[in-house]
Amino acid sequence: MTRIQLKILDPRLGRELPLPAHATDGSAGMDLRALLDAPLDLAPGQTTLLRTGLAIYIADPGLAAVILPRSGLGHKHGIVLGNLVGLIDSDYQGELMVSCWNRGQTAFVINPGERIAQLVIVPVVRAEFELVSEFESSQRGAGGFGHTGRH
Ligand SMILES: O=c1ccn([C@H]2C[C@H](O)[C@@H](COP(=O)(O)OP(=O)(O)OP(=O)(O)O)O2)c(=O)[nH]1
Ligand SMILES: [Mg+2]
Repeated sequence: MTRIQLKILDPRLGRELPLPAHATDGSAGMDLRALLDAPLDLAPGQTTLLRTGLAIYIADPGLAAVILPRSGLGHKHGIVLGNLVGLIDSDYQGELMVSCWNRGQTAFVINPGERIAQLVIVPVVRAEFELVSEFESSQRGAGGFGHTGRH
């Protein structure tokens, strides 16, 4: 198991609210909670930046974290992320923040401590570009954006 440093910024975490963890042996994500002081009514079309009450320091440049929507909230209630996906750099040490967007047609109440998104740790390949004037030819070449047809 990879170990990543975590700092608690809100004393409710680790006491009345569990720290993020994999819910089952096979879960890729760890749910993040909205560390609100009171319920928040998110109107249709509205976006809000939510505190998670914690900071992580991944430290290893070969890793990153992504914040993804929870599928139930996204599909049933239209609660997704204002930035679609959040990318957490390995050198970021600030509080993890979740941009929460109500893309639905009805208001949604976010309660304090509610699980609003999930964090996934991913490997990162670091690269630098090598300038060339011609590529060795490939099967696809420059074809893209539907080039191979619909089916
Ligand atoms: O959903 C998110 C996305 C980002 N971050 C933090 C961690 C990340 O390492 C940092 C910068 O994110 P990003 O590079 O995506 O944002 P930017 O707009 O390019 O800001 P910067 O100029 O600080 O890189 O903000 C979050 O807490 N939540
Ligand atoms: Mg950036």
